[in-house]
Amino acid sequence: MDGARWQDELARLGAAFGVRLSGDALVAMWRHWQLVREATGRFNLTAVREDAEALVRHYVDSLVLLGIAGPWAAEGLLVDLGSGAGFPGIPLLVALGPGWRGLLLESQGKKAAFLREAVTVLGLDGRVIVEPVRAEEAGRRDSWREQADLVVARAVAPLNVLAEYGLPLLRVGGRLWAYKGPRVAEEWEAGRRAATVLGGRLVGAREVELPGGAGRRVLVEVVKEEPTPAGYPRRPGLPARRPLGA
Ligand SMILES: C[S@@+](CC[C@H](N)C(=O)[O-])C[C@H]1O[C@@H](n2cnc3c(N)ncnc32)[C@H](O)[C@@H]1O
Repeated sequence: MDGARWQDELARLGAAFGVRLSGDALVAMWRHWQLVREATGRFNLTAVREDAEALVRHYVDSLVLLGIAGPWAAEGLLVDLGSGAGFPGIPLLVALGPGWRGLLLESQGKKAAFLREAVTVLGLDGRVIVEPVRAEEAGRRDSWREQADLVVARAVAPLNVLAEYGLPLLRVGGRLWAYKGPRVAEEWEAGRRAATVLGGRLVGAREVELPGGAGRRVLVEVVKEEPTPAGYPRRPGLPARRPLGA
């Protein structure tokens, strides 16, 4: 698929989900996909190879949140936990516009290096920071703790573990959106208990059918209602080994 057609198709599908994308945003997403596709030949960043499949499974999927939630403020801080090749963080930041700053957390060094390169090529240097650290470490640093307006994560961990990764980073009033699948019901109770311990509350879930048979996305909303107690997140690895609320 050529770049112009890919961008037209992304604009059309975005609009169908209530997401309006500027010309600059569409160009940036196409460039990002070129970088991902090229890097995938060198190491394993994504299983997706085809332009059309990436358009839906990576870009539309990342962006549907903007259509189902909001209204979105003109500025804020977004954290993407376990960003991998940059999903959903990079499409969201590009679409939200220059008022939004970003923190992409990715514990694997190679992927973090890719993200840094992508941020530079896309001209996002001034507003997006890549930290090659685990979410548990970032959540204990004063510079990032209780700062974010929005935390997102796709394909990283069960809800209760995500709650411990994400809630410490959110300011009171901020929201964690977990990109989940139809089986999230199995994670619900443990996630709810964990969120409560961490100053959060599971608000609910929104379901979206992705186009082209790409499956159903379930977006789970967690709101931060009180500061997270000082002992959380626990040391790296512990949230996944001894999950809260299990
Ligand atoms: C399956 S990949 C998903 C990547 C991307 N979110 C996506 O949906 O395409 C999960 C990523 O999360 C990262 N990860 C897992 N646990 C993490 C943690 N505690 N802190 C930071 N990154 C983490 C892994 O290194 C991996 O790149």
